[in-house]
Amino acid sequence: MLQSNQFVASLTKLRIMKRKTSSQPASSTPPSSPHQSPHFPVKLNSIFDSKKPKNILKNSPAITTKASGEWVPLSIGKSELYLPLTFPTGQTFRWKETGPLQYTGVIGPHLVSLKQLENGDVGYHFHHTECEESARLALFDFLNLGISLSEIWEEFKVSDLRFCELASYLEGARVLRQDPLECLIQFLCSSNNNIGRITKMVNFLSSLGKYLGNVGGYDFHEFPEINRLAMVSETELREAGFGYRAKYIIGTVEALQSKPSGGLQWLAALRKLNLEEAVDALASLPGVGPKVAACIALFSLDQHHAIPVDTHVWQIATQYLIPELSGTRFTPKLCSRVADAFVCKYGKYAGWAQTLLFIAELPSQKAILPSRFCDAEKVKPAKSKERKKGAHNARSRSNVATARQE
Ligand SMILES: Nc1nc2[nH]c(O)nc2c(=O)[nH]1
Repeated sequence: MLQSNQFVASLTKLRIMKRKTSSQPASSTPPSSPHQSPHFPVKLNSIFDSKKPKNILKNSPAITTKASGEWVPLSIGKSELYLPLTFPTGQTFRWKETGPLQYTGVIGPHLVSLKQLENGDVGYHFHHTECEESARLALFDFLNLGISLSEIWEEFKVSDLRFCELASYLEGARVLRQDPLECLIQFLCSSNNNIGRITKMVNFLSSLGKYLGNVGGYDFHEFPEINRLAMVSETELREAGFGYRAKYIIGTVEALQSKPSGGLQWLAALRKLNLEEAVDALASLPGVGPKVAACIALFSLDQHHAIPVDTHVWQIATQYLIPELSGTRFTPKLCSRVADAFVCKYGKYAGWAQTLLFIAELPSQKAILPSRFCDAEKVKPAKSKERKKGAHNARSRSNVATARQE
């Protein structure tokens, strides 16, 4: 059994390891058929006194034990990780649903499937890796398993009755710890875009990386290195449907290449900064506005109180956190008001609370939640112009992944 201190030490080692290249691509091993997702969802400090949640792997008994089938259990349970609320809900666009309650994706050079097992636990299976031990550590790191979701949520539930009720329907909506480069490029694609197009763009860029294998009819690739991304022209990106985002990808890749320490190192160093510094650094990159920066900070830079704010999050905030601003038109300047309200209410892990509230607003979840949770879309605009905009936003919720203010 891997002890938590060994785990943390190994993770630290792993985080400073350079990306390795791996050899043979995988054939489509596990139990999966081509399976298109029925969910097509989607789409800012001083009050930090809450204690650090426990490492949920501490008592995990089965990390290195093979499951009876081909799934190795993580031994964490649905309340820590529920895959359909974590993977297809706007944090990453690189994972595919490759079977019932099964998602497949690439972490560094490792191709892995995850499956929600019948007992609620999550099992994993590596299709392609050169080193099972680094693959496992990379997986635990990616899943942010050093943080107990249920422990964080217990605190949220005490301070917020509505959160408490929602949590009972949406348990296991975990925040991932993605590779910063992958996260940056994905969220550049996501700005003012819909899921279908974001996924196509992300697939296009991913396909430039080393091929790792096919699972469930989907091809999987390592994410391309910065120098490979730099070989793509703006014209190629435009032809691939990137629109105006093409110049942002090109500009950002160039900016990363020009960093004296190298783009990857520069991005990795953002994990050591405070939130404001990290967001300011990200915002120096072409195409990165406040919402994109907050998404990258939350989903890849350990900035657990980063709050992505768009019109939808504005609606939630004005309804439940800052009712005194209800009916006010949302402007980017108000982002920090919203972020402060979230941090005030939920503390150090406010971004994890925002994630649950964001997911609860996705059409795929609204369809399942009791109707009393559908209130945030009832906009209370003062002027008729506002009203029209509110109606448009509610309609476009299924399409728009990130805010228009970017
Ligand atoms: N948890 C969140 N995920 C997101 N994805 C996306 O595009 N926006 C958001 C967000 O605000 N929160």
